[in-house]
Amino acid sequence: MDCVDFSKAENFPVLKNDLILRASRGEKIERAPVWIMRQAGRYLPEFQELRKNHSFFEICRAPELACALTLQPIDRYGELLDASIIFSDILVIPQAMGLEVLMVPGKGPVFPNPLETPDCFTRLTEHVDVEEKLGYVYKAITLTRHKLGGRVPLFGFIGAPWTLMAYMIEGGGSKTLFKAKSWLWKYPAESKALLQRITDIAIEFLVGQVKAGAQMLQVFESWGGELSPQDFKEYSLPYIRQISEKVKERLASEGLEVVPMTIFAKGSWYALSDLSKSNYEVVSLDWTIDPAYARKMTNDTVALQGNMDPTALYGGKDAIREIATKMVKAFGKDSRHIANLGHGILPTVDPEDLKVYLETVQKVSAEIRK
Ligand SMILES: Cc1c2[nH]c(c1CCC(=O)O)Cc1[nH]c(c(CCC(=O)O)c1C)Cc1[nH]c(c(CCC(=O)O)c1C)Cc1[nH]c(c(C)c1CCC(=O)O)C2
Repeated sequence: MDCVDFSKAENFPVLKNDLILRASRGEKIERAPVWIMRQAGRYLPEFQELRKNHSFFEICRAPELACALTLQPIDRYGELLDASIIFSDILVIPQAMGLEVLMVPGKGPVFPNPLETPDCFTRLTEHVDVEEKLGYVYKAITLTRHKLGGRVPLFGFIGAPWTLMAYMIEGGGSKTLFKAKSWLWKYPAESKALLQRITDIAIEFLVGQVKAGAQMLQVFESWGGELSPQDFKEYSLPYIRQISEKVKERLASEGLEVVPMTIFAKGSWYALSDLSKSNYEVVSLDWTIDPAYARKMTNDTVALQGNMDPTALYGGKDAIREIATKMVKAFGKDSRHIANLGHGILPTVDPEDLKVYLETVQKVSAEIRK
């Protein structure tokens, strides 16, 4: 009998469903692949069950638990999902840099001691050993690749530098981001120094995730839409570009597979053209963007991901079918389309309603390609 060591990133099971990889690369697809941001999350009773006994970051740091949660939606929905995403969080990078982050139920992430002024840089670790600090994510990825049995590809991910900087200064969620944004006006040079520090770690971390077994990568710029187009060009885009360019260079030079990358800059509709020229194969859209507009602005050079309004999953099964059908048709049959929601699934959605969405997308996107 073969003895595969599940702790090693080798002898992974053969991939049986490569639809999302083909869509990302602009190859022919028989239907749109579909997955859901936050698919391993609180809307699933099996998630709530496991979460009862463990804190959020305890799960992130325990590869067996992170793997179990990653597999929950894949086990539940079977062939209705075309990708998995490792259970973790974008805030593990600020933690690796030396900041404490708590996940408070009902409130979300909280930094007890956020950065107040650039003087606080003394509290950040000077040289972060990414392997030592975040090796638990690598272990979770490797284990999950084995346990997936090749059913679907596995995404690794990070938060983009501006979004992480904003959390590190705001200390949690915020309506206006006035603390983080005031840094851009008061301390532009120090802001860029911080963004660069995060970028360097992000590059290292993404390369490590691929080494561990990640087959696609997504970069979440969740607070992109809080920046003006001008400020986005100055404080977000250059770092997003460095990440894709350097990750791909590093992967190629280390003889690793140069995996497809997705950028999701929520709210940054004005940046679609720039994002399509940033060395990402996939540009992810929130629900406020019309697919035809996105196709035009990206000049048909990238695959588009998205973008049903997550709250449409509260509309009842008939409405879900109708809205999902319209969305799939709006992306069109010839375009490279990866179906998803326009942001993460909300915690109180009925898992059976999500099933209707997944079924509709698969059915309609196959029909229009016949
Ligand atoms: C901004 C952001 C965060 N984390 C993430 C983002 C970017 C995406 C986005 O814009 O939503 C990304 C993320 N967070 C999580 C994943 C895991 C994989 C997956 O998508 O299934 C991913 C990819 C798990 C999670 N991350 C979190 C949960 C819920 C935590 C819990 O169980 O209490 C999960 C499953 C918590 C989290 N983590 C974060 C917030 C703001 C919150 C609380 C908000 C909320 O309650 O939804 C930071």
